[in-house]
Amino acid sequence: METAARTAPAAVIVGIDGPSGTGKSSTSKAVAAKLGLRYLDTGAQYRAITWWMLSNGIDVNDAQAVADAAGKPEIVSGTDPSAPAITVDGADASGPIRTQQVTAAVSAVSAVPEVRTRMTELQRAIAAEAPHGIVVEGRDIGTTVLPDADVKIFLTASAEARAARRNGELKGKEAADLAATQAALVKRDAADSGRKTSPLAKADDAIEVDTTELTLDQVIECVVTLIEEKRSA
Ligand SMILES: Nc1ncnc2c1ncn2[C@@H]1O[C@H](COP(=O)(O)OP(=O)(O)O)[C@@H](O)[C@H]1O
Ligand SMILES: Nc1ccn([C@H]2C[C@H](O)[C@@H](COP(=O)(O)OP(=O)(O)O)O2)c(=O)n1
Repeated sequence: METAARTAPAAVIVGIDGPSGTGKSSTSKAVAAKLGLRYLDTGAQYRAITWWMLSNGIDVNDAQAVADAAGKPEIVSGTDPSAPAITVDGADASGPIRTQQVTAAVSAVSAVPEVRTRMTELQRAIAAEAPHGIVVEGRDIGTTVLPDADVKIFLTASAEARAARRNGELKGKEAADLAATQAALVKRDAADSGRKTSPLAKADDAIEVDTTELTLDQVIECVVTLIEEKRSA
C-alpha cells in the first residue's frame, strides 16, 4: 500500500521577481491562495529591517553602521496568503513598513551585504518549512535566494503603468503627482538593479511576463497555468 507521503504532490517552490508595481504581491498572494501554498513577501522583510534601523537612530546611509546592526532585530514573517503578517521584536510592523520614509530608505539598507545574508537565510528557512510549497516574491529570489525553484517568473510593466497603479492605491488619500511617483519608482529600480550584492535581475531560466496590458486576473491565470504545467510534467 502506498503511503500518504508517496501519493501527496511534492512541495512546489515558486519565485516571483520584478520591479515595483509589476504586480508581484497581488499575483503571489492570489496564486498561493488558489493552489494552497504558503506566501512570503521578502520586500516586507527588507522594509521591516529598514524600519528598525530608522526607529533605532541608525544612519541608513552609513553602510558600516547598518552592517553592524543587521543581526539585532528579530523579524518574523507569517506565510498565510490571506493574512500576511510581519513582526519586528514582537511588534506588528505591517503598517509602519509602508510609510514613505521607509520606502525612501529601503534601497540603501537592502544594498548592505550583511543585511542580505541575514534575510536570505531567513527566507530559505521559511521556504524549506512550507509543507506543500510556497510562493516567494522579491527581487533576487530566482537568482540568489532559491536558485533551484521549480517555477521562476519575472514580472515587468512599463514605468507609466506601474506609476499609475501605485497612484491608484492612494484613492481617498491625497492624490500624488503621477510624474513624481514615476520618478521615485525609476530611482528605486536603478538603485535595486545597480547594487553589487544580488541585484534586481531576471534569472536566466525565469519566464518573463509583461503585465502592462494584462489585467491582474490574466496574470494570476498565467502564473497558475505555468505552475500546473510544471507540476504535471
Ligand atoms: N495587471 C494589473 N493591472 C492593473 N493593476 C494591477 C495589475 N497588477 C497589479 N495591479 C495593481 O497595482 C498595484 C501594485 O501591485 P503590487 O502587487 O503591489 O505590485 P508589486 O508587488 O510588484 O509592487 C496594486 O494596487 C495592484 O492591485
Ligand atoms: N528580495 C528582495 C525584495 C525587496 N528588496 C528591496 C528592494 C525594494 O525596493 C524594497 C522594497 O520591496 P517591496 O517589494 O516592498 O517594494 P514595492 O512593493 O515594489 O514597493 O526591498 C530586495 O532588495 N530584495
